[in-house]
Amino acid sequence: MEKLVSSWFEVELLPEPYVFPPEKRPGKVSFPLGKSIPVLDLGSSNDQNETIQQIMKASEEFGFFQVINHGVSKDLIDDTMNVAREFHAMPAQDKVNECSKDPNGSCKLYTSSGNYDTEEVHYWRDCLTHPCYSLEEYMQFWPAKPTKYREVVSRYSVEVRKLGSRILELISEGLKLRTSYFSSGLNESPTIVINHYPPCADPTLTLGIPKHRDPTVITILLQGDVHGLQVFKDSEWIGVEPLPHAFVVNIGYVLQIVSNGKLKGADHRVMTNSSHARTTISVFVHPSSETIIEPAKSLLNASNPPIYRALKFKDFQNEFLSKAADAEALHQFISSTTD
Ligand SMILES: O=C(O)CCC(=O)C(=O)O
Ligand SMILES: [Fe+2]
Repeated sequence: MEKLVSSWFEVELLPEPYVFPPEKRPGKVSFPLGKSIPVLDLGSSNDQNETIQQIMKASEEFGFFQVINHGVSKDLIDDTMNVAREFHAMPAQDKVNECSKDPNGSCKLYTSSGNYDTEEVHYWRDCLTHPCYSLEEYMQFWPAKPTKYREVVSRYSVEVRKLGSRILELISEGLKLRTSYFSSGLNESPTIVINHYPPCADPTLTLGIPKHRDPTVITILLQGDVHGLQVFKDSEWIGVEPLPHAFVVNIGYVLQIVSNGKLKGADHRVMTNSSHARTTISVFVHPSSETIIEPAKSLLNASNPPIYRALKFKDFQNEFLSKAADAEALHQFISSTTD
């Protein structure tokens, strides 16, 4: 597993396969915060209707927002970030061993995009990912080192999943769907994604993750205290400011499809930096593989015909894995028309 960036990142020159083609290079390394993404207070004293309006506005304009006073304890957030950092700091062989417990491969450790042997350019990141629901089914395959990993990450998954359900209830009301619209198959298979981006000799030439949209209903990200995430809005990249203990929420392809395009998945990317390692923890709110993803029927009428076709989530996901870098091809695949 010497390919893991964390095993060799202290090189002085960026290896050639990590250098992006000029048009995809980030170039400047600043994080313009001019049009920062909305920060929403989910504290209980706030008016629920107003919160719904704020979420809808942020989701339509940016596809991204941050939430504070969200109910997940600061101690749990700190403990989870610490255990995630400790995992990526372990020797490579230990990491590989800890991710090899499931013969079906539900727990994965990979570097770059996961398609290392076939991709054109490598990304400056290592990634640990595994399902986080149900705990009974999957926790036995999670890393058992660091020793606190399972205890801390299981509590974190339960809390963040609750937060995700709450946000999705608010979004269902905002879309005028029944409140429980997302509470069965559509949020049944959440996955934890723990990315690690070591310091990088030349952040102008490479990326932790290039421009993409998530294959999720929503993504709930803990980005810690190091800059790196950027959102593409009005033809420019804007930085998402790290706020202590806040979660960054973004709309994924599945919600774009369910809302028939009213809410759009937002394009984003991850920059590296030369001085600080960056570890982030996402919960990908995913449908189960057999769930049908399609525009909600109650939203459709003669003036709002379906612009996306119905698909099993697993078929969408397979296409996403092979076409994530080709947004136009993926768009064709999910569209209701084939022109
Ligand atoms: O690490 C981040 O800030 C974002 C990660 C991300 O976009 C992803 O895992 O899809
Ligand atoms: Fe993403």
